[in-house]
Amino acid sequence: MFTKILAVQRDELFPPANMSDLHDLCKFGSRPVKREYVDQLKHYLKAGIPSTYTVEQAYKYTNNIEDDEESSNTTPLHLIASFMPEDATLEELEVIDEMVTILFEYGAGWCFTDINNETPGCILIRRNLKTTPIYQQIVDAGVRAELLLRKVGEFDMEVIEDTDDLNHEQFQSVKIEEDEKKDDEDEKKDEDEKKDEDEKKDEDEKKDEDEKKEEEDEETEEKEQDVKVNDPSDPAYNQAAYLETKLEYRADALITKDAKDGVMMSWETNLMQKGCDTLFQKGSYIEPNELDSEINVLNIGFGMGIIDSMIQKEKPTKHYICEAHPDVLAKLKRDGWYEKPNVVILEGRWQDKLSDLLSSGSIFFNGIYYDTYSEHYQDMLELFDCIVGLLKPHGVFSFFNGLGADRQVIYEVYKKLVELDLSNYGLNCKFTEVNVPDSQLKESSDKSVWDDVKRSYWSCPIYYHPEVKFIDY
Ligand SMILES: C[S@@+](CC[C@H](N)C(=O)[O-])C[C@H]1O[C@@H](n2cnc3c(N)ncnc32)[C@H](O)[C@@H]1O
Repeated sequence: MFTKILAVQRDELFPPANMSDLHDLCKFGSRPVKREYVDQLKHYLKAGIPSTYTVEQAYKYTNNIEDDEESSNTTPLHLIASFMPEDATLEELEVIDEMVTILFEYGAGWCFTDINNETPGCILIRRNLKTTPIYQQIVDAGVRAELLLRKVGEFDMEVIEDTDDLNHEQFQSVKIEEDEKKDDEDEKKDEDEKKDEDEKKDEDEKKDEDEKKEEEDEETEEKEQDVKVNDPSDPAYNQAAYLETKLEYRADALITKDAKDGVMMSWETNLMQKGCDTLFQKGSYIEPNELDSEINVLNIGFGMGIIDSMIQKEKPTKHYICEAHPDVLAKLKRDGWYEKPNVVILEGRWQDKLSDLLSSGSIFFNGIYYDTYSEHYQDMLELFDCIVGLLKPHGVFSFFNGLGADRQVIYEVYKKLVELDLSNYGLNCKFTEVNVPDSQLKESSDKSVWDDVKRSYWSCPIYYHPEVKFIDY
């Protein structure tokens, strides 16, 4: 008797889950947003509704559209970001924050994009809700995901999609049992029987579906392979391809001749000045020449020579330039850099050249600057091995911080990630914020520096200028 009463009460509280109820919940239809929202969310997720279940999947199901094509991805997190009330009270924010925590625990993705090409973080930025703890959670989830992906890559693990093989009927018919499950044996028995029946019925259908899916998977695999074959030939992402690509110097940019991708652009001049000031520790309470008689600087990536010209003005004892591209090296020759008495040019990729410097053990730097093209975060991680070996104890390392800068939320994820990775090398990274003018943003409504460039690599209103030193300094 007692068990039955409990069951009735629970059913009223938690009616059988319909998968799109999860979406309704994340739209905060009733205010205030109270703890019941958390309980309801847990209930849906425990019932097996995937945390990444999209509005589009629900729509297709309701309208009997049998197309497995991934279209737009409006996940529950997108809904929370879109519908979170702007005037949420502290208590409500706490509840929403907990909902986001739970969604992440259940595998929600931080960087899926919706039909407007927005991630949940992008939506919060657009709605001026970046200062909420929810945004911070998304950034933290991004950092964790990146670290995890790195491990997945290292160990060749397989990632399984939790929205594969969705069975909507199952969610509509199953009565979900919560923590008091053990008290409900009678109900469970019925339910199990029904489930068995359903499963039996579904088995035949599933068999057909599986065969169909196998065929489709084969097709997708072929397509994916095509992408993999095409992608690596893009000079923007592949060093070997980049180094064989012809470059073109324009008055205000260095671009790839065919694709018109920007390799370096003069709008970065003030950022280069920041970099140069950092290398010479301008404004620092320790003037470098108080510590040593030789001031040596290394710049990796010449490009338009903007930072190198600035470095020259500071008259370092030795100014090393490492450059890999033949067209850029030709420019260095034309412009007389080889004749400058304090300049040493390392022709080739830093990956090949810095190890020679390291093993020579004869030069250490006060400042190292890194700004290359067509390299990945993984390359930077490898560079850190050289940095710790080549930097004087009181030396400083800086780099053009364009990590993830074509999307603001990703830029912030990388800001955290790089800090974390550098700390593993005993290096401390301090960022200063620099405002980036509107004309330098790709979304700028007026004239933008990207107007004549095919692919932009910048869309963030703030540049985080990095200054990296050994932790003790
Ligand atoms: C963005 S530009 C550098 C711009 C430079 N900071 C300036 O102030 O003009 C990048 C440069 O890095 C060079 N580069 C790319 N990969 C390299 C590598 N692995 N080693 C050395 N140089 C590289 C490119 O050829 C290009 O000249």
